Amino acid sequence: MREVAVCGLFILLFDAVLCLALWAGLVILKCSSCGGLVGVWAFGALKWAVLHVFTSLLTDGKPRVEICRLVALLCLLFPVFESGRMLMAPHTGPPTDLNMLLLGPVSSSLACVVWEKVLCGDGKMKEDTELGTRRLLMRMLTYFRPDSLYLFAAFSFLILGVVCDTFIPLYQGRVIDMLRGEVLQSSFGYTVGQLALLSFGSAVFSGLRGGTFMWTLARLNNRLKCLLFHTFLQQEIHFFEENKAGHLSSRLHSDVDKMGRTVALNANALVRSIVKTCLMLKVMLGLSWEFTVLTCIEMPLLAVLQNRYIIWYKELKDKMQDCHAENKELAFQTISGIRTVRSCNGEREELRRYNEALDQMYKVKRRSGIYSAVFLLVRRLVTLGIKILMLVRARSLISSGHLSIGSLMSFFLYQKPMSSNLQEILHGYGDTVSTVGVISKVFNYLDRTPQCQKPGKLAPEKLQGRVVFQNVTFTYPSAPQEKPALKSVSMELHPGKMTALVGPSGSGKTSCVSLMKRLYEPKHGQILLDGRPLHDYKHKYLHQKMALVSQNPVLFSGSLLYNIGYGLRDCTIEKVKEAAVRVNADAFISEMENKYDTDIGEGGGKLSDGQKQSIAIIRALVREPQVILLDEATSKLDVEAQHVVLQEVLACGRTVLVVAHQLKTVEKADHIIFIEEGAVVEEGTHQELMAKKGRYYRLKEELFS
Ligand SMILES: Nc1ncnc2c1ncn2[C@@H]1O[C@H](COP(=O)(O)OP(=O)(O)OP(=O)(O)O)[C@@H](O)[C@H]1O
Repeated sequence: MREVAVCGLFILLFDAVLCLALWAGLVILKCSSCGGLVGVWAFGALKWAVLHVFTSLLTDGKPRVEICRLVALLCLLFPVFESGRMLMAPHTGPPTDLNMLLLGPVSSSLACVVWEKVLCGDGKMKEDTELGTRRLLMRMLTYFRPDSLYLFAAFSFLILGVVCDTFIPLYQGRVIDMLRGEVLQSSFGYTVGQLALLSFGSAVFSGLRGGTFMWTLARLNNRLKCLLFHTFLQQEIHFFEENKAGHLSSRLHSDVDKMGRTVALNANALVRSIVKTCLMLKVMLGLSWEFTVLTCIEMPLLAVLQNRYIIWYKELKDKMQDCHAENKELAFQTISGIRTVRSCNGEREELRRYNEALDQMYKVKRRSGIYSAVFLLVRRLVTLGIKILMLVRARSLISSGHLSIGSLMSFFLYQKPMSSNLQEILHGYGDTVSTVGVISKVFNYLDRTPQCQKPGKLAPEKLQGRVVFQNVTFTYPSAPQEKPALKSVSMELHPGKMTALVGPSGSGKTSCVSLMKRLYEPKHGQILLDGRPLHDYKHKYLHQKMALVSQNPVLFSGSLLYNIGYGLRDCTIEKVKEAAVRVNADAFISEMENKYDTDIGEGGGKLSDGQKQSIAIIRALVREPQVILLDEATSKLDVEAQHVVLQEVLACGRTVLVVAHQLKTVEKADHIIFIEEGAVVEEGTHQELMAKKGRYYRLKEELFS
């Protein structure tokens, strides 16, 4: 900061020298004018070029943004001031006295200090944040590109509406003066007609503007949600382990809605308010420059207040979003796991946790309410003070005949919208900036590259179904790297044969199945299907040809038919019925009221666990897979049903992998692989392993005893 101050000081000195040179030149050459407005702007441009070179020399070509702002102010302030003055009083020449020339550097330095220290806070961090914010907002705007035409229409309606809006108070004032007999009465009808036309235009264009914006916003929301949902679906399983479903759902719905709404509505409000403010300023200056100045004093005061408030509000808003997502997640978790909650008598605990989360949210909201109340109070007091000053001044202006009642009325009609315009500009900006956190979270998800290998293009017509594990080592991404779930596992599943994976809990059986379904990628080694790595196969082909049925299959709300044919395009009711008959499930389905169209409730809640497993087996069979992975898939079926299912899956020369704790099922396998602590310890047929009297034998003995 010291560097900036020193550099700023040098620039100010240099600028003062340049101004003195100009002043001396004008005095020596006895010029009463420096070339009018053109001369002033030319001097400003020349000064900018010279100061730019000077600044570059001073900072080795890397000037800080604060310095650039100071230089811009130094060069622009005087020409802008002169232009304004010429517009107001075109017949007076530019001042050549020293005071006026020094006014520029002094006011620029003051403005810079106020801006950098009071409004912007300090430092590089702010600069980086500003840059990041700008980049995010620019990127957000690119998502509006497909709606450019609608946006153009919306902004056109907006500008037309604002123009009509702005002139209404002026005409109202004129009508009041006419009613008081201060202006010629003949044009009364004409003026009222103009007023009516402006009001009508304002109503029509405002309606069109609102509708078009809403429509565009709805389109943007749909596009963004679709894009984000697509990105979620592409992510690897670990992503869903790290990010809770409630959080992701909140991002997808509330956050996308919020970012679209904030950016679109604030852009709308910003443009509307800026256009309106400029037009109003012009009309107000025409009515009374003194009142306009008084109104303008209100602006910087409100700006400082608003800036402080935005900083606090942003902080609280982030906290509120987090609390909101947490509450949602908590409620979702409890409601979706209501059976466990009920059976473990966890209602009180869940209520306590939810209450605590709500309490947290309440505290944040209470703080936000207090800040908002204080801010509103101070703002109102500032506005009230200015209003009193204006009324005092109005009294003397009216009594001296410099102001008519109609003009005063018009002015008051402008004053309120003028302050609300400014508040809208500041609020719009602040609100957009405070939504940057939400926008950046959504963009982070959109930019996330899935950490899994892309599927290949292989989809052979004929698949044998030989699966080979070659020295597969695997660690779950969320587990410590020194604790692999599988350690150099090598095994083979043969077509037409049933292989059983046996081992104690946590030995790595499900991990093998998950790797075969490519839910995770091995850390070392590879898994081959008919001699080709799994990732060479097409995603759809692989999952159709290699079907998995797990112990607790996930079913969706909807009909039985929907669940069985889920993800398949060519699934006919005949095909489903045929598969159901083959696994003896048709009987219980036929007994249901709507048969295959029966709604099974959320997560299949209206079905028994055994029925859910039957549905999952039918779902696998209609895919006509060549490899079937049964991870405790028949554990809830009766013995006869288990037998039928095993017979059916073994038909057609399929490769079958069975993960089971029930050794009765395992005994029937052609090949048994015993896995312990992530490593294959022994393998063979049931007889071979029993004769060997190793781990498999001991496990069977333990179960028997
Ligand atoms: N998603 C996960 N993240 C981290 N670690 C996991 C995950 N799933 C399983 N594990 C760990 O990996 C190891 C092997 O688990 P796996 O589910 O493969 O065992 P399993 O033999 O199928 O057990 P079970 O017979 O009880 O189903 C265990 O130590 C387990 O704690």
